[in-house]
Amino acid sequence: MGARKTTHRNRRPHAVIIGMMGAGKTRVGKEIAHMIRIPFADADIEIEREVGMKIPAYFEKYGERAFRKVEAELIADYLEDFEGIFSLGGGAPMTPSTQDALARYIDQGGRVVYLDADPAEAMERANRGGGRPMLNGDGNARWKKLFKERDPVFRRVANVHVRTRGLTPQGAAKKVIDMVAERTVHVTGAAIEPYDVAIGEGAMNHLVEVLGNKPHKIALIHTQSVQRHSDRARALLRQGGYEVSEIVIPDAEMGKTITVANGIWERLGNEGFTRSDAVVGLGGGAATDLAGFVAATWMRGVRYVNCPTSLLAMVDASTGGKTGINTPQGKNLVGSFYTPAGVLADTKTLATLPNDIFIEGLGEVAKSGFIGDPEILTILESHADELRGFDGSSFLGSPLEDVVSELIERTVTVKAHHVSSDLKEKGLREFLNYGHTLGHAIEKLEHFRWRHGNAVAVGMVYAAELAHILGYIDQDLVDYHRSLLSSLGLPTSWNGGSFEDVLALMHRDKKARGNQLRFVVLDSIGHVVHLDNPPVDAVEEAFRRIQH
Ligand SMILES: NC(=O)c1ccc[n+]([C@@H]2O[C@H](COP(=O)([O-])OP(=O)(O)OC[C@H]3O[C@@H](n4cnc5c(N)ncnc54)[C@H](O)[C@@H]3O)[C@@H](O)[C@H]2O)c1
Ligand SMILES: O=C(O)C(=O)C[C@@H](O)[C@H](O)[C@H](O)COP(=O)(O)O
Repeated sequence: MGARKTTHRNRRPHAVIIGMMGAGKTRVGKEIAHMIRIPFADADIEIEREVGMKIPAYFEKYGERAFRKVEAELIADYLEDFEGIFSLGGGAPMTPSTQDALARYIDQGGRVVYLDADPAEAMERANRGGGRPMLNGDGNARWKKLFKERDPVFRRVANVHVRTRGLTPQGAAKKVIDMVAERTVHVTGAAIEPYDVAIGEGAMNHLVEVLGNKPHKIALIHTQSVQRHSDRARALLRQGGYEVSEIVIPDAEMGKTITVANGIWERLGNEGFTRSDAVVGLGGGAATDLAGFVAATWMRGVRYVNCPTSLLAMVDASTGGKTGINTPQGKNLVGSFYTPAGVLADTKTLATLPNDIFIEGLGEVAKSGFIGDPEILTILESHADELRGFDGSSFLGSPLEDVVSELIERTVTVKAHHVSSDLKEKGLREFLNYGHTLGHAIEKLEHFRWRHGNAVAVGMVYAAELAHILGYIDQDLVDYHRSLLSSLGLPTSWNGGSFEDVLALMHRDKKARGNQLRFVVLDSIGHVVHLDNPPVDAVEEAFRRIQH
């Protein structure tokens, strides 16, 4: 029967499309299948083939109940044994057994796409040509009634919601393809209002959905270097009906200052931002840290969404709610724990990311591998050459994009795990600071000319040396730090300052307690321990070993 086969049991649709009659499920479904070169099946056509008659005739002869039974059985079979794009009839998701089958399919990683079209267009298309028993009589009134019943069910049973208003069938198909390929990490925990990190090409399209309908004004905070991406965000925000105040901040660490924050508070005040308005932070980690800090402090906290555009911001800075600014005394010394409403890591933005800034981000990726997910290290090792050679202009659609998306998903998952039970960093979350005790000191002593991820890379080698000197790990693991990080193009040594200067800054690290230094070190890959008040000669000897 059709494309259905019954021999292999581990097959399942690439995506299942549901939606109202006339939404374009068949047209868009065929387009998607054509674009990604996989089969397409339409449940209604397969039913007609199976029962040997047209659906209106079947309805007339046996009634809706009999039709729904045949339909549910056929859908259950296809969900277990069809590899392609599968579109369902408009009423199919209303059958409880089909809802259960779709839930099982989603549990196994499936994507049920609600194709949400413009109602006027869908109604017009559905009534065109007749042949729809559910619309007999006053077609428009019937469609509207069905929409009222079905829309809440579609929203509940689908895990991908695609609005197609204003899009051509090709445009809608491309949107579905991007959204189906998207990865999501859910961040939750006792003190956290849950939110999602969406990762993929087109993730920024969720902006309006995540901001919701309460805000009227949006402060879109970004640096000049990502103007092209903020133009896109601004267009999406305006389409969503918000009033947008674009706020361009100085680049990188120059943006993470009290002067910049104060300038933004003044603007928000002058422009009448209220507590129901919101902030969008778009850019590298410095921009998202600053935007989050402004959101946390304006009127004691307004909604904010991060749109990270550097690898480092995607894997680390944009998630977890650490917001803040630097002071003349050191890195991130002022700030607050303030959770975003959502994070949209749109991989399209990586197309403009310079190679050195991409590589820097790999420092935090490797950190997550060392502290929590050894598979990350395996992926980094296997793709070191391609990662080191990252070129934004040929990145989108390349095999590397999938590798990078997986690294982002895994790294964010490690972060979400540490944040979920310890938002305010009382213990477990400190493990995310692996490599940062020395790393932040280097950044400060280099007047922030050293990039954060590079400083953290050296800081991890330092932490590994310290752990080795104190007997936590063997020399092989120290050597592995050096070989992996340098294979990615990251630095593993530093000779830009004295031990006395470094020590003084490490005493100002937020993990320090009183006069006691506090590090996090590995005792094996994936297992981190606190190291309180280590002997100063070990601290100095480890420093000597990371110098040239
Ligand atoms: N809050 C947290 O949990 C957390 C975690 C890790 C790092 N951080 C902070 O993040 C910052 C480092 O982030 P970063 O590495 O992204 O540095 P960054 O923000 O300084 O960005 C690096 C440079 O790349 C540019 N850039 C970013 N995206 C671009 C794009 N798509 N195309 C072209 N240029 C682009 C930026 O404008 C900047 O010039 C540090 O301040 C660090 O302390 C915070
Ligand atoms: O989220 C955390 O917790 C981290 O420590 C993540 C770090 O990678 C990040 O650099 C963070 O900004 C460091 O914060 P700080 O508290 O050491 O300033």
